Amino acid sequence: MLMQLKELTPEGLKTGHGLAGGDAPTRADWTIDQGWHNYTAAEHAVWKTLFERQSKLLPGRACDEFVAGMRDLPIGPEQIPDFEQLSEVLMQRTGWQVVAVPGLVPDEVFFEHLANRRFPAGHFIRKPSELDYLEEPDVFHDVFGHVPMLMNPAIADYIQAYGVGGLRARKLGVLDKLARVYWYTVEFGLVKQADGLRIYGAGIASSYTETVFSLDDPSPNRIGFDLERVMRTNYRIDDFQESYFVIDNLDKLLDLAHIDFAPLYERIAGQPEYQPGTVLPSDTLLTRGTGSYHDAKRAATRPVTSLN
Ligand SMILES: C[C@H](O)[C@H](O)[C@H]1CNc2nc(N)[nH]c(=O)c2N1
Ligand SMILES: N[C@@H](Cc1ccccc1)C(=O)O
Ligand SMILES: [Fe+2]
Repeated sequence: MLMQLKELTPEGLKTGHGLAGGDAPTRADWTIDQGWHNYTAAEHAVWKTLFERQSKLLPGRACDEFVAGMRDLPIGPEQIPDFEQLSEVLMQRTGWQVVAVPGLVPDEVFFEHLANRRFPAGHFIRKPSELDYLEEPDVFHDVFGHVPMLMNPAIADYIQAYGVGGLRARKLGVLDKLARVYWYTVEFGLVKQADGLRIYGAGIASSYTETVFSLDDPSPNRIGFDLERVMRTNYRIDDFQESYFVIDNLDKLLDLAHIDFAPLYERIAGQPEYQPGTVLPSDTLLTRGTGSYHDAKRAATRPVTSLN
């Protein structure tokens, strides 16, 4: 999703967007009013551009559950969705709500929301000049990418359990390990379907270029999901992923939610981490990537040395 994470300071927020996001949070849980009536025609137009581009691409590429979730929600091309209307439908289906936040919120605030089945969504939308660039999650990523999946009972329970697990992992000092599981599932996960690989990760589903790259490009590895392996694998926040991890079906996520991670955290403590593009002999490979995309980038940024 080409996201460059900003530092979480009240100063950072002041440089933020729109009306409601202009000041440091006043509520302890960092929520703000969505301020739906304050969106300008230009902002709705950015939503429309992104929405139309993405909804043409996703049938046959996003998993069936994503497409069904989108169909049943009050989300369309014409307007940035109203979080209250989304929450009404979500609440009936899976007991989730969407709440507005100014952008990235501190980990414990994020986890506390998820543990209570509230999904914090950025209220602002990216600039028209930066359609494929995100400094922090905006309303298109959070709503278009995540909310359809929250209509699915397995994902709904999984993300709540992740919130509970996040609060616990923070206390144990192992948040980096847990965050990789979220990254390689909720954000960048692929799932097998009868007719081939499909997208369920929101970071892919909200990105035009990564939708194509993750499924069709020869460059990335596509590897069967293995929990311990993923917990040890670094990820990229600034470019397409070098490896995607594939689950057999969405219910497999529920197994993960029920596994006690504490013994795993202990077992992998001090063991080496894997780089994003590494392939291990123990991996179940669906595709061995050529690595060409990231290799070309690395070559382009390498300093030119002498000719010998
Ligand atoms: C580890 C954790 O999942 C991650 O860093 C959190 C932090 N705060 C966030 N805040 C928002 N609004 N959205 C997010 O996805 C996250 N992610
Ligand atoms: N089951 C994990 C928490 C978790 C839930 C869902 C997703 C990822 C992790 C634990 O014991 O900490
Ligand atoms: Fe996200």
